[in-house]
Amino acid sequence: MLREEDKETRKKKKKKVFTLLLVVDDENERVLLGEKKTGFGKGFWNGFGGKVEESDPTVLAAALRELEEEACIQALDAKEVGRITFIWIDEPEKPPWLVHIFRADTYSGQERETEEMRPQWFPFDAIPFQQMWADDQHWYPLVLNRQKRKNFEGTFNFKEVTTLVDFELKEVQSLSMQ
Ligand SMILES: COc1nc(N)nc2c1ncn2[C@H]1C[C@H](O)[C@@H](COP(=O)(O)OP(=O)(O)OP(=O)(O)O)O1
Repeated sequence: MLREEDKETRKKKKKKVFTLLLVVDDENERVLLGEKKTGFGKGFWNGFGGKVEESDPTVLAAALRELEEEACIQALDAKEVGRITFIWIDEPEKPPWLVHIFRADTYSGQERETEEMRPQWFPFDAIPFQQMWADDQHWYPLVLNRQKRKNFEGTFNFKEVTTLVDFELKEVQSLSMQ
């Protein structure tokens, strides 16, 4: 277990940056997820996303690129709604991961299975959290219920790759500078 001061030190280390985008159909109360077919998180349902590459002009551009690569659709109104830091507490050499979370309500194109992801719509009340990363059940409600229009920031500490040890999560008016 990391002591509080160690957690603070780890949080300040240079982070590896990722995106994660959820496509939401509010009218039909459903969200588009993809079953990851390869690599990190294989077998889990997740939003669409990946590493921010040096060639991506912005983090938003990276999020749109990943959605198109993984589900073959183009988000038209993606907006960043949250930022989560993942810390791998039993892997001291591994940098924290900063994941920028986006929500999109409209898109063009037709979602299609790709080499990386198998897309499927899930009703808000039937999201398969038992086959998802353990953090998701804590912050998905903040993305899906946007009535308060607040953003969120959090830190989730994992060990043995998939075991959630503890976390902090808060709603914020605006996302902090990173
Ligand atoms: C640890 O908990 C996590 N929870 C959730 N919901 N999502 C996570 C977690 N850890 C990572 N992720 C997300 C962040 C990214 O969207 C993907 C991982 O990206 P990936 O490794 O697939 O990145 P790519 O650039 O696509 O990689 P390759 O080109 O090497 O396939 O998971």
